[in-house]
Amino acid sequence: MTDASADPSETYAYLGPAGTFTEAALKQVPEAQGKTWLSVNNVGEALAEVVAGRATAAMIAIENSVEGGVTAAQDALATIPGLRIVGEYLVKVNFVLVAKPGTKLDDVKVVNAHPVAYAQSRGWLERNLPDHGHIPAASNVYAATSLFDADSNADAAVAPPGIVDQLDVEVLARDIGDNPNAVTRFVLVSTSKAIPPRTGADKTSLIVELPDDEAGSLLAMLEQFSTRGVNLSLIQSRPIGDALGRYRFVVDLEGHVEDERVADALLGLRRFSPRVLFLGSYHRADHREIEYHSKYDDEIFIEARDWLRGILSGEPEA
Ligand SMILES: O=C(O)C(=O)C[C@]1(C(=O)O)C=C[C@@H](O)C=C1
Repeated sequence: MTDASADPSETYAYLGPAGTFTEAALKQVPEAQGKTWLSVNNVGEALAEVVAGRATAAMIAIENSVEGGVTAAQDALATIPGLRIVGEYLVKVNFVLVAKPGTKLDDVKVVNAHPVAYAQSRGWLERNLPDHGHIPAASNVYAATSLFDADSNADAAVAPPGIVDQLDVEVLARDIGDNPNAVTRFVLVSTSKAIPPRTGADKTSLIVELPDDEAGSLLAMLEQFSTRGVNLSLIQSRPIGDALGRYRFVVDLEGHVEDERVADALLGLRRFSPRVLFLGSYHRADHREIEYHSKYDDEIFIEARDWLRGILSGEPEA
């Protein structure tokens, strides 16, 4: 769904419709409040709006504490050129099973659910509805709204608890998520090359490809981080897609590209990797200050560089 009248400098695309967890993430972005919000049907559409310049930024789910990386989002960021992550947001997720009024749990044979939501409530569904079928939905809210479609084959939907304020549905079961502490991580994506300022509580996202058929190249990649005291918060392999056995790595690391230890690790990576895609440095949603050993302080890297510069320029050694 696109709104041709939306002002491009003021538009934020998100997986809708209103009531999704993605919308809850967008509510956390101060600069998006009072602007045009564009509800779209999937991550690809949200990013396409940004690339085409019809949206300033898109909010997309990127990782879930139960299900792991949202692969559609990771693959889109790896393949669509020119995108940058400019912010990170966390939303606690939990789910209810809803149906049209009058439906009993025993009547439920087919369940509508977004694939990521389905994966997070699979345990409950298998225990309580062992024979159910699953119809994938574009979002958690669409899962519930489509129960009312004339051609719908589903009897119930997995949806956010707030759905009861939007639709005339009955809650058949609450808290059906398999993990009561489930959290989804969202990122705000734009084409702006301006890197958000370093705060000391930052994260950097990369896509890294490794040289073909070279023993130890994965270890060599990890060494770039470990020898500079850079901690990784996510590493996931994704197929490049052009041939069997070819993978790229999605990497999130603790720190900002302006941190000397991070910049040095990126230079190390760039020297041996055929492709390093910088997806952005941005403030961590949990605001946690990055801890690292003082031997990786900026000053240590700067002193070492000055020392070498001195040698090259013929200065007497101290
Ligand atoms: O934003 C929503 O409500 C969605 O339907 C999307 C989405 C996702 O893509 O991961 C968001 C959070 C939940 O983890 C499950 C689904």
